[in-house]
Amino acid sequence: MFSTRRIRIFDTTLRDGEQAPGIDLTVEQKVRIARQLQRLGVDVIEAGFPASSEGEFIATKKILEEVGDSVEVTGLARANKNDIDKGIEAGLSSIHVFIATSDIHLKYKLKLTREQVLDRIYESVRYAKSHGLVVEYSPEDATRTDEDFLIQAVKTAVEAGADRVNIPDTVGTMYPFKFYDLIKKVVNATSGRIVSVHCHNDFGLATANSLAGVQAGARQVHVTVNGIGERAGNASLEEVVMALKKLMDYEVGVKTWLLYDTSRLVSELSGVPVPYFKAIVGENAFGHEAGIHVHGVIENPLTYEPMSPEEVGNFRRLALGKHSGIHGLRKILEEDGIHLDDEKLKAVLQEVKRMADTGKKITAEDAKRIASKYLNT
Ligand SMILES: CC(=O)SCCNC(=O)CCNC(=O)[C@H](O)C(C)(C)COP(=O)(O)OP(=O)(O)OC[C@H]1O[C@@H](n2cnc3c(N)ncnc32)[C@H](O)[C@@H]1OP(=O)(O)O
Ligand SMILES: CC(C)C(=O)C(=O)O
Repeated sequence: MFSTRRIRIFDTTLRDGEQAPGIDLTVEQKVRIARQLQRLGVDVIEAGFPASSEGEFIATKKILEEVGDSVEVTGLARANKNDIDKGIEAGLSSIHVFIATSDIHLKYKLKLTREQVLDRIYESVRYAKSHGLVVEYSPEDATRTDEDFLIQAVKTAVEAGADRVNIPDTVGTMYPFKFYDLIKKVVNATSGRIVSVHCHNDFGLATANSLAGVQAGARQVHVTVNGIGERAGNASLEEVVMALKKLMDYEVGVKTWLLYDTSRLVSELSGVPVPYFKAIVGENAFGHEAGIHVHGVIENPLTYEPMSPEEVGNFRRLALGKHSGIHGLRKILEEDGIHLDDEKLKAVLQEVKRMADTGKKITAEDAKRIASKYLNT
């Protein structure tokens, strides 16, 4: 049994992440990422959508064979027998069944009435349960669904035996206070089932909304590595995990020191670069050039860092430029065995700043070259 402070991490990099245009992973690549996710310590790996292609079906099977003994592996299925059967055929003992509940999806996409959708929820969840599967049900577009109908939908899933109910903010239209209120209502309607949240980043709020969901009682969060996914992406695994742990004092099973390597593996295999300023895993997440900051960080890194780079497997990078100060310059040169008195350091610093003012990017090599002129003077 998990404690009430323990939040489950449901990784959907290999399903919602891979759905993004331009990302098509081979079976081998998906298996490599799944192995890394298992090492990382996520609670659930959504391996893919087995009914969607032969490759997805094989990948799901292989991922199960590789890591299924030590982590829950699930797959996505529409609310129909065929998709659920494909999951069963692939060997899954856990399935993620979804069907939309918002009027716009019912009218234009599914062409079903609300009654018909409730029937589909009940029948599909029941069918999956009758095959002994762990079932998570998602009312797609939940956050644009009439609230009373949403509650009816999740209650129907629970009645049919769903083990977990996931609330997707499918097009990212929530903000934290509103999502908090909604998740509270869902938690109260689901008779103690695990409530999960799945947030998209269309307004840059996926992480914030996920945290609000947890604050309201959700005990599982759907995430993707580097936040890859449909449109502006999904809530990013590294942000959600570190915020839960460092800001909200929740427990997560993730080995945070593997976050950076996981991020780089997914970036390499998906072909999607990690933004320079990306929280936690970006190249600049622990970068400092400003003299006042570098001075603080040299004395005690917590002056300008909210966590240590080692905790997430990232690196501290001290840079030189027109904002540099003497303390940082001294540190960078001394790491290369160059020791200068304060006067000479000031002279080197002036040259560094003059160069940087011309727009040049200053490297440690530039500083060493300038410093060498003052070494024996
Ligand atoms: C929010 C999300 O991320 S949902 C997941 C979205 N992911 C994907 O679509 C990726 C994988 N998808 C695929 O490979 C294909 O779309 C398939 C195999 C699922 C279906 O392909 P096709 O049969 O060619 O249909 P197409 O994708 O054009 O349309 C979807 C069909 O599924 C139906 N459908 C959509 N969602 C659901 C659902 N949750 N439950 C039941 N039926 C659904 C639609 O009404 C439509 O049915 P229709 O063909 O009778 O009109
Ligand atoms: C299938 C569901 C959970 C989904 O991906 C979404 O609504 O974004």
